[in-house]
Amino acid sequence: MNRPLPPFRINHLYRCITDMDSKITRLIEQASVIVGALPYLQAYRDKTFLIKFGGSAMDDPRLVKKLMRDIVLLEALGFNPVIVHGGGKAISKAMMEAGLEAHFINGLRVTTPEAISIVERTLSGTINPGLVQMFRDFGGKGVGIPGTEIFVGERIQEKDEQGNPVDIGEVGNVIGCLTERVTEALELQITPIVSPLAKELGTHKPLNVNADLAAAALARELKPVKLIYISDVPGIMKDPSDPSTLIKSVTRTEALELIENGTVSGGMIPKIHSAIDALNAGVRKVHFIDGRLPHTLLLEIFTPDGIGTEVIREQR
Ligand SMILES: Nc1ncnc2c1ncn2[C@@H]1O[C@H](COP(=O)(O)OP(=O)(O)O)[C@@H](O)[C@H]1O
Ligand SMILES: CC(=O)N[C@@H](CCC(=O)OP(=O)(O)O)C(=O)O
Repeated sequence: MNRPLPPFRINHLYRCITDMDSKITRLIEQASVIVGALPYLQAYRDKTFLIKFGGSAMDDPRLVKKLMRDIVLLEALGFNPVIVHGGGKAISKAMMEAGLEAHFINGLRVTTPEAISIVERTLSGTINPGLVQMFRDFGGKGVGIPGTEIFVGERIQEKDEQGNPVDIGEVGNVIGCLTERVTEALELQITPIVSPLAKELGTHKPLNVNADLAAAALARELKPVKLIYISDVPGIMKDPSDPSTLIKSVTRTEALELIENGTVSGGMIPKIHSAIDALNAGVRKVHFIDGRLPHTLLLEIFTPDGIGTEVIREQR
């Protein structure tokens, strides 16, 4: 006849079963998260996502690594991510170290002949190879492409607050895009990582291009399903100092009004202009999301409402 188990053995057995139960429950939860991704995988496999990764969101190396890992995941899932990166903060730091002061007009850096070599060195010598390395460390097939191999530029003349033209130096607008290197990489399931520099039409000299404008120029050609700007704010806010004033969705017209009425300033101005530019060229949706949030990109792509601000063409 079986003798009853002593109480301590029953407790132990019970604990083992509940531990196993909670482990299985956790695994089941993980499996349902993966299954939840199914509609997005079906919708977005083989689709291009243009990701503009701003220098403002590059402060924390751990977050940068996490973001690169998430983009490697997109690549592994069969999406076609393309990264255009910035590096404004790092450029300003390098200029300061060289004894040069940073000046911006309407969000664009005044770039003297002395400054352009610092811009090039920072973008092509430090930031671009750094991101490519991180990408590869996670098993991704990233390739660095200097913007000068893609973008053809023309010098821009900006206007000061009184409307007078001002020369901002070696700064360009993108007037042409040679996308072969990008499309060739995408065909091989390799993720292009592009720096924001252009080759000046005629002289072939490098021009400093605002990374938001470079991303929009590439978006005009590639027509991604989404153009996503990753920066250091939750999105466009009515009051930039108060995250609770985040605007979830704006149309092109409303976004322009935000510039005109002064709600938006500094680096957010070229971001909005370039978003509108991309929408005008046929990109369906542009998003502004917060790079300080872990898995920010996945939250945008794999959730029904997304995060941050979306800029859309027409009234909802
Ligand atoms: N209304 C606004 N909502 C959100 N951010 C704004 C707004 N107006 C100005 N900004 C500024 O725009 C900045 C983002 O632009 P920028 O510094 O150029 O970033 P990035 O390096 O990502 O391109 C934010 O850090 C914020 O200070
Ligand atoms: C002309 C111009 O302003 N070029 C930018 C290029 C880098 C950039 O745009 O970086 P973020 O995306 O981090 O702002 C600059 O020199 O800062």
